[in-house]
Amino acid sequence: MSKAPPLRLGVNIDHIATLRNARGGRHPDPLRAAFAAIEAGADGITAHLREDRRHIRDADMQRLKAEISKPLNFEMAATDDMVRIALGVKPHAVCLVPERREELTTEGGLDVVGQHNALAPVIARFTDAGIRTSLFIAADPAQIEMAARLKSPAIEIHTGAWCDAVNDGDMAKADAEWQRVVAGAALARSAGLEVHAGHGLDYATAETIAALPEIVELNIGFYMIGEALFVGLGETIRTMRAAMERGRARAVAA
Ligand SMILES: CC(=O)[C@@H](O)[C@H](O)COP(=O)(O)O
Ligand SMILES: NCC(=O)COP(=O)(O)O
Repeated sequence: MSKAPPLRLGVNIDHIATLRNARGGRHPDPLRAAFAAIEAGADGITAHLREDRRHIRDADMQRLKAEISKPLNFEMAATDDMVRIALGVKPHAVCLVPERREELTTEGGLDVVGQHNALAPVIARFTDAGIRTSLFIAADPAQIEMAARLKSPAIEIHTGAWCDAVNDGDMAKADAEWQRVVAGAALARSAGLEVHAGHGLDYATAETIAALPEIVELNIGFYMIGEALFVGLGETIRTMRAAMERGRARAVAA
């Protein structure tokens, strides 16, 4: 038995941009939120440039890359246009996600099994450019095994179904989804993938998942931006980090 590796917190600032865009001006500025998040202890900044530009915009990505002192994780659909933009921005990492214009948020994981022929050259292009790819997938063994075969350096397990079940109080479903996350994290790590997780996490679910030693990064946004309205972004991030540290203290690496 040994100590679990450190757990990074990537703060997703998309919904600062949602608020900014509501009035069409510059306030609140996602870059200012990124600075505040880093000041409060974020290990990186995550932002999702959607095809419909509903929140983060191209100029936000350029400014984030130019100005922040921590790694930028660029979430995107694997389209030709978006690959071109990301290669121009040169973030530390990209996370390839599925996208549908009509969805309220990212509803499911990327179908890596169905799209492996299209994804392979995209991952290779980012690897050649020195950009780490992560695939945002459900904790499904077939998807995880394909991510490893595609030589993606990392995956991000979509925790939305688990978090939704917890929030709905459907404990049978929550337990089943949690077991999938636990098994998926172990399988991914044993297949050589770096394992991240995110979507819908709050203080309680982040504390729970932090106990999985295979997971080295959590990306969290919506809940924290909502909490920040009441207690401020710095206080929210410090509370989240404390929750993650409590959970991590229970983790024991094999
Ligand atoms: C892929 C993902 O989980 C994040 O991008 C997060 O969902 C925030 O963006 P949306 O709310 O627009 O999906
Ligand atoms: N990839 C997940 C992410 O970046 C944040 O998701 P959420 O906390 O905004 O649901």
